[in-house]
Amino acid sequence: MKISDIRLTVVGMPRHTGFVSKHVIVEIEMDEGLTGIGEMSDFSHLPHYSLDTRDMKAVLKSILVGQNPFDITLINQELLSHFPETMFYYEKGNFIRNGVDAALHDLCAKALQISVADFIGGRMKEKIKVCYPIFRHRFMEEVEENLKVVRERFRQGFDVFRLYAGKNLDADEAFLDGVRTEFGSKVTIKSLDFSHLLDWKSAVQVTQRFSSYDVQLIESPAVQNDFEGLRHFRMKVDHPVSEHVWSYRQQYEMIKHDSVDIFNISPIFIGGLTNARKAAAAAEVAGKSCLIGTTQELSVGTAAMAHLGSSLANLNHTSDPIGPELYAGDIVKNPVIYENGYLLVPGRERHGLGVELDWEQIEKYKADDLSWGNVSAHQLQDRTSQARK
Ligand SMILES: O=C(O)C(=O)C[C@@H](O)[C@H](O)C(=O)O
Ligand SMILES: [Mg+2]
Ligand SMILES: [Mg+2]
Repeated sequence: MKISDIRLTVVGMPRHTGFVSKHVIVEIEMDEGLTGIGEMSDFSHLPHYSLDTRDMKAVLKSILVGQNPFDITLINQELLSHFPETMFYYEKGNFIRNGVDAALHDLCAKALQISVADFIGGRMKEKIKVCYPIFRHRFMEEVEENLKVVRERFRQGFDVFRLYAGKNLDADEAFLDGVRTEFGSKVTIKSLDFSHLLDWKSAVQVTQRFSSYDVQLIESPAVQNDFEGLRHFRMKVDHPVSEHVWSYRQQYEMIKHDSVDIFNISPIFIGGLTNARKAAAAAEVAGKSCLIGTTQELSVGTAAMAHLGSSLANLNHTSDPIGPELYAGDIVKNPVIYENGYLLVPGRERHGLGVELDWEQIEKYKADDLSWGNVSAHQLQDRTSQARK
């Protein structure tokens, strides 16, 4: 039982907003004829540089070929020595390790003829509550467009939303006001996500300004790695505070400083399902909650997160993976399913991640490489195709 080959395919997938995210589909082949699939999702984030996928493939080949795919811990150790953790949220090495680790899980679970959730500890739940994201307002005109998004998605069964906030406060407030007036208690705002753009004191001021709106939690209300700042924020406001986990050291510091209430854990930002399970276990040991975050994956990455969420004991907040609803297309024959605001976990009877690549679709969205084209820092921060300054 040995890995015989690895293939990487780049796709550029437009969102309904027009913004294009680039992803790499990973296929790992085993000598017995099975193939595991994974996804290195959404490389289209700052820092604004791109990786050479031919080079990446050569390195991954040298690490993987000849290995037993069940040696997941060993392989992860080796991957880590080539693509090390840094203390940065969008570190691309984590994305690379995540795609490989997912493909190994898919491959091993397929070899055992079980689902990934069963491979990583079994199922606590068959569906995961998720929320729909409202991207950051820069202009007042965007408020009406975003209220329209809430209207349309509410009709589809989504009743929880989250708001990226902090750039145009008047617009943020007009949006919150519009949602409250039109939907009242039928719609919940899960979070204001400041995405590390504000220092903790400014985040306190903004949170206080919006205190009359019913928001469940506040995310990333300090600059990256300001563990004391997060704690100061947490002590000043009543809301629970969530922060993404992007390295073990960073999670350790957040536990040590008692900086947060909720760890936002997504395989992409911590380098795979294996690491995400460790981060969730660390949260559990520290008496903290979890939610599953997102970079906005396609169906392969989202299925991996559904299996992860299914297996966790301390997933007790609304989660974020909603990529397949945001993108104009997908790369599988059987996309993940959303029902009444829940992401359904692919069934036990489906082996591996439970999704199958659709090469017709992949051909349609295939890209030569991860190059950027003409995108601005604003577009990258705010996930919009809106080029206006
Ligand atoms: O909670 C977050 O933070 C995100 O969801 C980050 C987003 O920027 C996401 O990665 C996206 O691409 O929309
Ligand atoms: Mg966030
Ligand atoms: Mg993303």
